[in-house]
Amino acid sequence: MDAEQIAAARERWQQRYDRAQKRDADFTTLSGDVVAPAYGPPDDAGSPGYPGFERIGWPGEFPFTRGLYPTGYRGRTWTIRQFAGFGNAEQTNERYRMILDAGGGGLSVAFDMPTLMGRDSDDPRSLGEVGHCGVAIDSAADMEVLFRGLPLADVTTSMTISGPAVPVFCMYLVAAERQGVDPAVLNGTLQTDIFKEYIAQKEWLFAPEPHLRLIGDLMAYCAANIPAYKPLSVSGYHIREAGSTAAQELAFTLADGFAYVELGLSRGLDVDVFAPGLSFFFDAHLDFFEEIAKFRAARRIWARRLRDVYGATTEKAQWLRFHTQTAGVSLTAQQPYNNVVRTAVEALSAVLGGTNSLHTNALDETLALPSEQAAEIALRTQQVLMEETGVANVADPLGGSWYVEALTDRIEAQAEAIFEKIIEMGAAASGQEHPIGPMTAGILRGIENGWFTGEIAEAAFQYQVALEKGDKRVVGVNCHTGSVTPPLTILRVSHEVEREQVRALADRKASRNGAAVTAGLAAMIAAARSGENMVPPMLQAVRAEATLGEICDALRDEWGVYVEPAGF
Ligand SMILES: C[C@H](C(=O)O)C(=O)SCCNC(=O)CCNC(=O)[C@H](O)C(C)(C)COP(=O)(O)OP(=O)(O)OC[C@H]1O[C@@H](n2cnc3c(N)ncnc32)[C@H](O)[C@@H]1OP(=O)(O)O
Repeated sequence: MDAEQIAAARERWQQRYDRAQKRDADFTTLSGDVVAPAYGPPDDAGSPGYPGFERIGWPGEFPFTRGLYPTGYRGRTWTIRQFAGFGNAEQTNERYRMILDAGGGGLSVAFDMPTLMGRDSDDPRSLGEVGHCGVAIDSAADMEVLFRGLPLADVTTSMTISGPAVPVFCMYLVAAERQGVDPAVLNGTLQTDIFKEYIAQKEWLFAPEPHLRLIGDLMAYCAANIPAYKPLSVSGYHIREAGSTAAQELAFTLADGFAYVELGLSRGLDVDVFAPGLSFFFDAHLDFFEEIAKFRAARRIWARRLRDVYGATTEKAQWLRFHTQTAGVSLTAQQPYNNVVRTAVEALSAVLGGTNSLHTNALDETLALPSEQAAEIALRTQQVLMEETGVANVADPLGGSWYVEALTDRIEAQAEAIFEKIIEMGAAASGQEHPIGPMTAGILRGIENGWFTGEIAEAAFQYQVALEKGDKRVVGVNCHTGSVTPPLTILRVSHEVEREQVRALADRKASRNGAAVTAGLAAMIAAARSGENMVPPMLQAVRAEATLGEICDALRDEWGVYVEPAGF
């Protein structure tokens, strides 16, 4: 771009900035100097211009490298969204109140392992796991207690659940109905992303195809009935935590996102209507600049492909909105107080990369679920960044840094090369067009032949070798190991929670209308066979207090379970 074009772009951005709503806040440095809302290259007549500036641009303009909004965080700060859940619905409800009272901006539900696997608390396979890594939810009644006193119309809630995402979503809708809230007004996020389960986290219920069928139904249902709700949070977090590089995290996740776009299109949905319902979830790891570059590249790649390949015409449909969580794997059991520092640095990279929502890990999360005190420090870490450091004053403050721009270009090129590889894998596998789309074909092939897991395992191995050689260093682990830190007091979930949950479930099963449950489940299976949208009959079963295990067992009976092919 020459100086004249840069000046014209600046003028365009300035006009949009002037028209936009801003927070009533102080936008000066600590020394009291006024700062501009965004900075760009010089555009006076004598300046040489900036080749390739159209790839960077101004905040709020295509390809959104510098963020989605002309105002950056001056319009609205990121959402402080702390992932939380343990024990039963009542205990978790209390933690949510603490989070909101302390200034949290949204809720984020962590479910226990039985719930994540679509099993009830009284299932023999659940023994010893109930309420341990998250909250136990067996039926709509638990969901009602989880959100008691928390107005679902006003607070955005994320639910981290993927295998049984749709029945859990139905329980959330029923909890809203029981609060007297019209589900159509709900705003929140459901994780749902099943591809990353096969690629990294390994919590699926069935083979990919029936999961995609359910996800397609969910996308169609939300696009038609709950316009603000985001039914998919396409997740790189688990891929990174399994050991991938930053470029793999970015590329595998965006490829998964493109496959969901193909799914929506294959169902005849309008991309401008359903694409705003796709959001993303990334890891913020320790390499500060690489992470910032990853977030900036993510927005640029997504906007380009959505416009140029999938035909999205509105800004909202081209936007990549994302939540970030600081890297759990970077936390150490040794000298755990240092984790506060790691988390703060990682959170800062997310903010400088323009995250829309953020979870900061607690210092004790490598040992157990966060204690109340550790959860408070984690939340305050975000508030220190937001309120004290001036980072919310200027949009994309690292834009134009030679280093950050070079890293952004590099990670983008690495991701593009991985997309090509995935598409090629799909084409080579079948030799004919896949009914959903070429990216989907490649992902399904890569899952089937273990390519994704192999790539991640190799990256994790290389990092481990570097760590063990001492080329990569971790304070308290392979260097600076002397310490006077006393052991932490950690949160323990009593096994009484499980006994109580099982008792409550037995009472609930005894007092509900069994015929209504049976009819709801039968209607759901009839829809599974006929091809009708499965959300309405599932809702009917959930309203009758069908349990998660009953719904998922009926589906497992219908579709079978999935066993991962062994790979060596
Ligand atoms: C590891 C762990 C595990 O597995 O165990 C996990 O997975 S934990 C996984 C936990 N996952 C999560 O917590 C996922 C969280 N995700 C989300 O909350 C969402 O999907 C999100 C990323 C889109 C963030 O949504 P949000 O509501 O917090 O924030 P948004 O960015 O959408 O902002 C809220 C509204 O404000 C508007 N808004 C925001 N900023 C501005 C601005 N500067 N000027 C004008 N308007 C603005 C937005 O357009 C939106 O309006 P409008 O709505 O009108 O557009």
